Amino acid sequence: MVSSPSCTTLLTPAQMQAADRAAINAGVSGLALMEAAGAAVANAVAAHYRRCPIVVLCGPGNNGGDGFVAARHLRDAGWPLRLAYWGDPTTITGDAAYFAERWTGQIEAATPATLAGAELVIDALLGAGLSRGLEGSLAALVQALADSKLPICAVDVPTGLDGASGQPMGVVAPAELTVTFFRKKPGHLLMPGRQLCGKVVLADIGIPATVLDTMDAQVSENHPALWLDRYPWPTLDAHKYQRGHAVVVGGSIMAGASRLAAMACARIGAGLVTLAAPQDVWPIYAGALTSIMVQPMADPDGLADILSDARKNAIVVGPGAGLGQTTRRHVEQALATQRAVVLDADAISVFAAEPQALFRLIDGPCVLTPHDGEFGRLFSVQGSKLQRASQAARLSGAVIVLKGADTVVAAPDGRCVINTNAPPDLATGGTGDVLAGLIAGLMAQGLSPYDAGCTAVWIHGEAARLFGPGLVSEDLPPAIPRVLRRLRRRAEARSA
Ligand SMILES: NC(=O)C1=CN([C@@H]2O[C@H](COP(=O)(O)OP(=O)(O)OC[C@H]3O[C@@H](n4cnc5c(N)ncnc54)[C@H](O)[C@@H]3O)[C@@H](O)[C@H]2O)[C@H](O)CC1
Ligand SMILES: [K+]
Repeated sequence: MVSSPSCTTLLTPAQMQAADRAAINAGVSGLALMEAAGAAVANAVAAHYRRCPIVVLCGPGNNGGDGFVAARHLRDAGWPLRLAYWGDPTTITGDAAYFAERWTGQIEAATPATLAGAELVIDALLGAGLSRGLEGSLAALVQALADSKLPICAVDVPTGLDGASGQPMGVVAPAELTVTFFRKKPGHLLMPGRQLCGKVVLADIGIPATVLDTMDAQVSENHPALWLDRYPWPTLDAHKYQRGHAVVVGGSIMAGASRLAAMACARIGAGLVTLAAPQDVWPIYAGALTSIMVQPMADPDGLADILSDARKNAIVVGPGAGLGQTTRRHVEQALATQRAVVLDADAISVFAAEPQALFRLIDGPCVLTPHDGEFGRLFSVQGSKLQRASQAARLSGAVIVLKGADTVVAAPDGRCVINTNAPPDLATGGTGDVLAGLIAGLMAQGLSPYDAGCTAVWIHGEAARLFGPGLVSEDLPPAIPRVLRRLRRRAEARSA
């Protein structure tokens, strides 16, 4: 089993098949891959469950082949095991046929009745070869499996789950454990796939990592290994002006949102943070902030005045901004500077009627941080969450941080990460404002928009994970130093 950071690359089922072919062309035998895959499933089952009556459900392709191998290993290890095949076993071909031949036990016909007496099920019906929604007797079998509530170990992916998108193609029986090979697929991480896969175990089956060199694999699971080398740790001779000066534009009514963003900018290490506050409410901001400078902003052009100092190199617009012309004007003024800009919340929604007008303004480093609703106001793109975020990045010219349990960060050049460390405790008001501040604080320190998006999303998730239940958004900025301490230890260990 492997889970090292170099394994963060994700492959679609089609890319996985290409990797498989490349490995075979490089001299690895297909039979050896299948033997390793099935053995890995058996090992994972033995590691996660106590010995119990088990049923292995095998399908007509190589996923079923893995099932035959796993069944042989578990039976040899003394598990009380039955094997059931969906389809006509005389038509099995290729490597799977070899392992079906080697299976000396009985082969039952897989029907809902097969599940009676089982305490654990291995789902080796369909994997990466899924080409259409489940129908007829196969759909009935998988429905019965789902209804049985038996613990399931899925081989590669739960049958019926699209490994590219994480979307079920018809019914899917949720697995408790999924054993996949070489590299995870996006569908293991994107919702609802992430929930349907349960715990995902990644197994090395002997495909050399060099096969990735010839592939255009641009999607990864977010992990410090992707960006830690570029993290802007302050150097011994640092002074505050070298660490960037972030400006957070405050709103008139919701004063909390921009304060959260400003505190996040400061905690992540921006040398200076200015909160540009509407003139009528600036004393409220000033009274609530200590390390953040509060500068009164006369509208409509006060922000431009504040930004006339060229050292102010990163700007956040949106948290608590409101949906009026002033917000739109602030976005225009921020983007006109060509400095690093993060647009969140109302700064996105205010362009709902005219998204192209926003895209025309984006010409410098820019990150948009929409949740699904805000995203839908700007973009009418289709496909998986990865595809939608990617297309939006290309259309807008900005890095897109499409938020949710499976936040996707997408760059206009096609690179993407899916983030997986964020706990559901983050589903509470204000956490998005903190994220916008973290991204801007990192861009103020010189990170590219894509690195800043990936880094901030991971740190945000990690801060919430370490804090635990009961989290409110104010808890996040003070939780950042603990995450940074751990990251710095990791960075020091890497460079030692
Ligand atoms: N490199 C690797 O990752 C390895 C993967 N292995 C395993 O192989 C499968 C993929 O095998 P493949 O034969 O391509 O696909 P499947 O077994 O998933 O199914 C193919 C089979 O099913 C038919 N089919 C497709 N969709 C449906 C449907 N909705 N209803 C009915 N039938 C359907 C299709 O026509 C084919 O006949 C991968 O997941 C791994 O488990 C190797 O063992 C090791 C190397
Ligand atoms: K499966």
